[in-house]
Amino acid sequence: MTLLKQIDSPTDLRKLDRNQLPQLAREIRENIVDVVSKNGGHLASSLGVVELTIAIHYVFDVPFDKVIWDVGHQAYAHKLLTGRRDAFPTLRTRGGLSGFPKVSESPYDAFTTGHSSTSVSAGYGISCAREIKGEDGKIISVIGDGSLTGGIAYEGLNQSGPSNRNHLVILNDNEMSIAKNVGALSSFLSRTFSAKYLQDLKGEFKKVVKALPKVGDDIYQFAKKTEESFKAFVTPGMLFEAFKFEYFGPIDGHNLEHLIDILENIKKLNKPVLLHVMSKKGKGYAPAEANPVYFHGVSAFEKKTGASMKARAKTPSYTDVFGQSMVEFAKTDKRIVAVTAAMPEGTGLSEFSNTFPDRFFDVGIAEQHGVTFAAGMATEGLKPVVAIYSTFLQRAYDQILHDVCLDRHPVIFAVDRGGIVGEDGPTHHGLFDLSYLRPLPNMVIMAPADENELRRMMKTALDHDGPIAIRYPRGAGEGVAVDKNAASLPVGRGELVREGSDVLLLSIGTTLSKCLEAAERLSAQGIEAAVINARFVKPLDRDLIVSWAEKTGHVVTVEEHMKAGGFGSAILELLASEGLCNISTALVGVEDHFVEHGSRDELCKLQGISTEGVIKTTRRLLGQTNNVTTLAQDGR
Ligand SMILES: Cc1ncc(C[n+]2csc(CCOP(=O)(O)OP(=O)(O)O)c2C)c(N)n1
Ligand SMILES: CC(=O)[C@@H](O)[C@H](O)COP(=O)(O)O
Ligand SMILES: [Mg+2]
Repeated sequence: MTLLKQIDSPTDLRKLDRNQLPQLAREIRENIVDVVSKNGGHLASSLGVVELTIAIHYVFDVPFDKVIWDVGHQAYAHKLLTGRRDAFPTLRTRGGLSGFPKVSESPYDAFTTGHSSTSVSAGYGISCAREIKGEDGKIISVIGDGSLTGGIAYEGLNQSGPSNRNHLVILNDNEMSIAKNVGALSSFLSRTFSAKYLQDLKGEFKKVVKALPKVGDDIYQFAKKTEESFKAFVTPGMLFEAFKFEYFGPIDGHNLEHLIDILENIKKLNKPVLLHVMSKKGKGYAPAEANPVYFHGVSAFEKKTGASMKARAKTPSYTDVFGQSMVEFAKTDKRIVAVTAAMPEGTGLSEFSNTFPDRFFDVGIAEQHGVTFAAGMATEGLKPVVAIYSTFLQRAYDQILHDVCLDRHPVIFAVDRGGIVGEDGPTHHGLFDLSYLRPLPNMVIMAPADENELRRMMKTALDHDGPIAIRYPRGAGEGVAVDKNAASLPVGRGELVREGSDVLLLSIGTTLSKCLEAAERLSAQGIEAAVINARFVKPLDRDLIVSWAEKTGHVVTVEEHMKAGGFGSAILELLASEGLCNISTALVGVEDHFVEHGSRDELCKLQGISTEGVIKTTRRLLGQTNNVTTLAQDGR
């Protein structure tokens, strides 16, 4: 029997001898590689914290003690050690384990995560609550060096440190975000403090002190004190000690003996402590160690070689078309600059960054800063293109409103992963963007029906003088050829794609193909549906939509988005403002609930955002079904 098989909870782990733990670490790694090679997932980050996870559960008593995994993409070993070993093969599949810590999944998950940099604030909140309730327990926030580029982490440190509460922050530093980590912090953390380097600096320092004018005892006292704490001044500890955390490290994140010893000592300290751990992303699996960027989040692969098992995509993704078009447009339009928040690969900007390094800005996990930074560049006549996933752009709402829209700065938002993203689940679906962007004055919102339209919308955005967003989904395009010379689109104009007299199907974005298929099948059932590709959520093509709504008398709106506040809501507002309340309407979209994880296709079908779902909703609207299911149940 393997060691992992004996562990149903951390209590079983604590029964093992220390010398058995390296074997356990090997088994955990094998298990993770095995499952992720089939299901896909966040491999490199999880492999990098196997020893740290064992040490935490060996020393602390979770769930009495609490551990909060920042982002949570590295929590696979934690899942294996906390009663989820047998369910682990279901990772990221529908109905199976989530790819992230999830409070509803396990009492060992103290806080649901997925978006980065929240662990310090949440941990501090828990430590305060414990104190108010008169309860003990160590609260542990585990945060990566990439996540430490997010401003909220400092807001948490700033409050937690001076409070002197029992809060342990473990900085897992692998010198990587998804890509290479960026900014002053990363170079500060990764400075190598060789003895010679310290000695040289110390020599320099002494020279400076000697050269200072002797104005009394004070300068001597000051200089002496400073020299004594010289090490603290030039090590990463300086930063955290300024936040009033006692700093330990850096220590080797793969040395179980050291990790356990230091955690046992830290356990006795009832105050804010920061432990700096150095680890290697992908540790123990050669392909992931060699290519941690690729193996950060990976689809199914061959275990032996690490080669991808994903069928080669027949068509480029929307992200590919965006990235390629950016490079092409930027060759002739010198105003274009690109901004990403730690996702150069994910947003398709890698080639742009290589071709135009001076016009490419990775701001780190700092969506708020990225948007305001872009607004600043726009004030000087540049055309910033801010490429951020829909779900992460939620972070920058006030910046979009206050710093971009208020003064109508021409910032282009490339809102990638709009819609259901699939296996990452509710923390990552981009289902709210239309609702949160729509109320903002001056904002134009587009969503392409296919990849050629994406290209045209990019041109439209570059020609437009004001804030403008293009929202497109994760994954492969429709297989439509991209015409590099295609013209831009008139702002606020949709297109009638199919005529029909019985009902109007109003589509936004990539649901168009589903609507067209539904229209064909409805026609075979004797229902003639007109289909409009709205293209713009804001401004809406009032004349086109109203005239066809009046002609047919029945409207079904279709979007891969929440119903609340989205495209369908915009159409209801339009019809109401035109006094057309006699037109019967139905909305296809997501009801008022979070969508769980699973494949994109199966989740879309479950939400009724499918050809079948459109047909059912249309038939019911027209009274052509005996089906008494409610709208919410429809298609699910
Ligand atoms: C707000 C937000 N922006 C972007 C991301 C995407 N993202 C997930 S993990 C990650 C890198 C995190 O780096 P680090 O914390 O160092 O963890 P590592 O993967 O190196 O273990 C990024 C950018 C996110 N989850 N949340
Ligand atoms: C953990 C995280 O937030 C990212 O790694 C995210 O999972 C990337 O998503 P994509 O796979 O869609 O790029
Ligand atoms: Mg990292």
